[in-house]
Amino acid sequence: MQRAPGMSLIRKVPGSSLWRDKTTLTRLFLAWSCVLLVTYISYTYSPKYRRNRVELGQGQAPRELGQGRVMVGKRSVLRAPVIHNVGESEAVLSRHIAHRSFTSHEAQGSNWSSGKPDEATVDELNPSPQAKTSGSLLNISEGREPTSVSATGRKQQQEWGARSVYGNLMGALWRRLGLNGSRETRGKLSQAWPSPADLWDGDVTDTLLPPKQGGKTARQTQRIEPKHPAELRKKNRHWTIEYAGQFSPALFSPPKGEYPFQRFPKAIIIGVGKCGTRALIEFLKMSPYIVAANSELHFFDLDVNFEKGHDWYRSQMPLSYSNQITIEKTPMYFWSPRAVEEIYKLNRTIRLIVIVRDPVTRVISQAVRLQGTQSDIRNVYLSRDQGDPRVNNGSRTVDWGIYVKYLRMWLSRFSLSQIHIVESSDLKKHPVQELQKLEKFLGVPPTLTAGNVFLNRTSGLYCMVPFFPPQVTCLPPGKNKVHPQLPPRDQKLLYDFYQEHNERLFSLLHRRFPWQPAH
Ligand SMILES: Nc1ncnc2c1ncn2[C@@H]1O[C@H](COP(=O)(O)OS(=O)(=O)O)[C@@H](OP(=O)(O)O)[C@H]1O
Repeated sequence: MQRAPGMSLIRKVPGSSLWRDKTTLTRLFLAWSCVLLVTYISYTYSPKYRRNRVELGQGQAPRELGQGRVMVGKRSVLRAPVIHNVGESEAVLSRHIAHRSFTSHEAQGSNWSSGKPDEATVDELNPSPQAKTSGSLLNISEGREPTSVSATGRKQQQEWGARSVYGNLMGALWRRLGLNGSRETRGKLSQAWPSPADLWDGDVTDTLLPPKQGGKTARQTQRIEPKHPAELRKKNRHWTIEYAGQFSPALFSPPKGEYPFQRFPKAIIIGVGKCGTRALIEFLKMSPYIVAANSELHFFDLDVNFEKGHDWYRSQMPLSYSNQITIEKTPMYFWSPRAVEEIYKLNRTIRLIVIVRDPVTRVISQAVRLQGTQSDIRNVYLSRDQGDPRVNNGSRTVDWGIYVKYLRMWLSRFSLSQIHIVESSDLKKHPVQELQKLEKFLGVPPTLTAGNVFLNRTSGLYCMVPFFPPQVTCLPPGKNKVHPQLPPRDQKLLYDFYQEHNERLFSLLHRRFPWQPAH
């Protein structure tokens, strides 16, 4: 069609004047894009923002949140040491974490977000008296939004208010457009950075603070070769994380986009030694929601370990996701007054698991391990100083069977509802029922069923059938020693000795156990 001279090249669009001219529309679009781009760059790379921003990364401990901006879920709302508390009544930053300062430089080198940093931080708590009274802390209890902010916190909020609102708006916009920085980075990193299984290697916290390379963090450029699960298994690490991806999604799946890291235990098997603590923890570990330290850590009872500090303690824990709970077992804690105090200081809402056994059988079990022969065994529990033999109540092995005495010590700090008692023969005979009760007590989804145990008719003990790898796994035979037949007189002496203490225990627990001599 011939265009008349002077006719505009722009096609006239009927209706609003804004839409009439395509050029105006293009200009507007370009200008808006520029604004968005500049905003995005300033939002993401602003030195002030980055300096103050601490996101918790894969396996990374919130070493010093006090000066950082903490990501709570998708929001980066507060800059004070905010811990979003899940399950605990208090959320405060411990001195032992704070003393290892986390510089802004380090923070920048690790500013990629774990899926749920708010939950991830929960375990890092150690309410020290100092931390509790310091005015800059914000306590958030379970499921609640921040309600009170200290003077410092408020000032920081004011200072940050505009940025937060603005940041949140922009963040929401970018997310909607699928351009969200951290999510995008997360997506890329999940391909380039090690899978959870790879993290078994070495000290997780340190490997996750890689040196800078050419302005980019090593994290963004370095590729760690995946390791074959068999190779990882050789390292004797717990496989729950290693195989986390192998569980049927109906059974367990790690929270999306989240990377695991080491957390303080949320539950501890504190005892009682020689009552089946190893069997108990091994059974519990079958739940994909429970991860456990591999060995007895003896952190709270032994000076040599306690002096290594809480960082060391946490570094002994396996990696976990926020929907898993970490447990540890050290039977010596049951008899340790310091363990009571220190565990209370670490987490006063921790769950404690105690497995008890007929104290006479327990004493023999320990004596067998100490001495090995029947004649020697008698020296462990009998005193023949004057006249007739009697139970040696000065012996630690004997004393440790007075459960009520030690349980009262724990009850001076913890409530009975925090302590779950398992009776050893119940675990031996009905492991599934006991495990299901424990899953309930620990608040993890019920997954363990009769399919997870297998009766070994030779030993008379149940073995484990984990979900993955689904192989029958039994405890080493050394864990089930044959006890020598006790002379009836010794047996009577021991039962008489413990009877009074057992009765006190039963009335404390409102529960009786069938502990009596075998006929
Ligand atoms: N499934 C199951 N249920 C309950 N008890 C079991 C189970 N398997 C082993 N055992 C018995 O546990 C005893 C060892 O206890 P611990 O594992 O607590 O010992 S230790 O304190 O860790 O050394 C040890 O007792 P003794 O054989 O009498 O020494 C085991 O027989």
